[in-house]
Amino acid sequence: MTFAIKVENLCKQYGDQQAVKGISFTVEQGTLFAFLGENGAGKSTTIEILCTLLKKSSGQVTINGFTLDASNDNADIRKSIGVVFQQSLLDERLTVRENILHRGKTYGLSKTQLTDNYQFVSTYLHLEDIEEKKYGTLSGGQKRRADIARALIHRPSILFLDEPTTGLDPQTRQFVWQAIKQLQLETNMTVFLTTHYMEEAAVAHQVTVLKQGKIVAQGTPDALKTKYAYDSMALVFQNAQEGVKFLEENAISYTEKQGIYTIRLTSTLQALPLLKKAEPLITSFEVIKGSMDDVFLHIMAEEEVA
Ligand SMILES: Nc1ncnc2c1ncn2[C@@H]1O[C@H](COP(=O)(O)OP(=O)(O)OP(=O)(O)O)[C@@H](O)[C@H]1O
Repeated sequence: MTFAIKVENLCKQYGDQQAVKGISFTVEQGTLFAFLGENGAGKSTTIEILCTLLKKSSGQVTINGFTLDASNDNADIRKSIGVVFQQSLLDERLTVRENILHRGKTYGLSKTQLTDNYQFVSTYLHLEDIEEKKYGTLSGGQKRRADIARALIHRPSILFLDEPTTGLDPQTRQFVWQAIKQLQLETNMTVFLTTHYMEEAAVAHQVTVLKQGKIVAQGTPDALKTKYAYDSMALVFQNAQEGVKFLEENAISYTEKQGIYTIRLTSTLQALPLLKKAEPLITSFEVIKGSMDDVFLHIMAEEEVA
């Protein structure tokens, strides 16, 4: 297994406050890694350290085989990564194309490399309709596409994205997210992402959850769902009294809210025999898959970390 990122016992102290408290994790090359946590958990601090923008207090970080070294500018790491932060770095007065080409030149790309790489980013980020527009005149979603394109112009092998879709309307969010996913899958790029949208985390290869500067859960979305979420079925009975009698006779525990009876399942398949039995009594039902939202809420509701 080849690791794109390896973090061991990373700590960051701001004055008296310990924002990151000895975290360790690895990110396999060519995977989508989701880094989750509530506000103030330490996500941005960690991502800024990995991107060489902030000095760590202690711990070991290896990016693309290069060791992060507080005593130099980590140029090898910088060349091998692309970064998109929440605040844009593009020049409002330049067009999207000018901005991106200018960025490419700072990496010393040849004319041919610049043309080829521009073509590459343009295809994935759908720049055709915005490339001649001034960055300052673009909508939020268009800006995001340009920001990501700028981060990719030197064809890095790791892309860091800090909440790439926050603040976008659902349709634009979907569009930007599709572009990220397609890029990751088709080019085998490593994508390190922080997000508050659980449907984005649900398609990651690996999820790590941070709370108060410590890792409180990690695993694949499926493994986390198995541990922290559960499937359920909601039933509406023709006659509530008969419904309750049915549930009690079959020793099925339930909760009830506004005439909807919810049963916890061990898997969605468990719904089938139950539905067969309950069919004459019910007017409607819904089988609900455990989600990453449940995982996140469950982890966050657990008591304070030590
Ligand atoms: N420059 C700084 N000086 C002092 N404290 C800081 C600084 N930057 C962050 N912190 C503190 O460190 C903790 C972690 O902040 P950080 O921004 O890394 O969290 P986050 O998980 O990225 O939150 P969000 O989701 O809101 O972006 C917070 O308590 C924050 O107040």
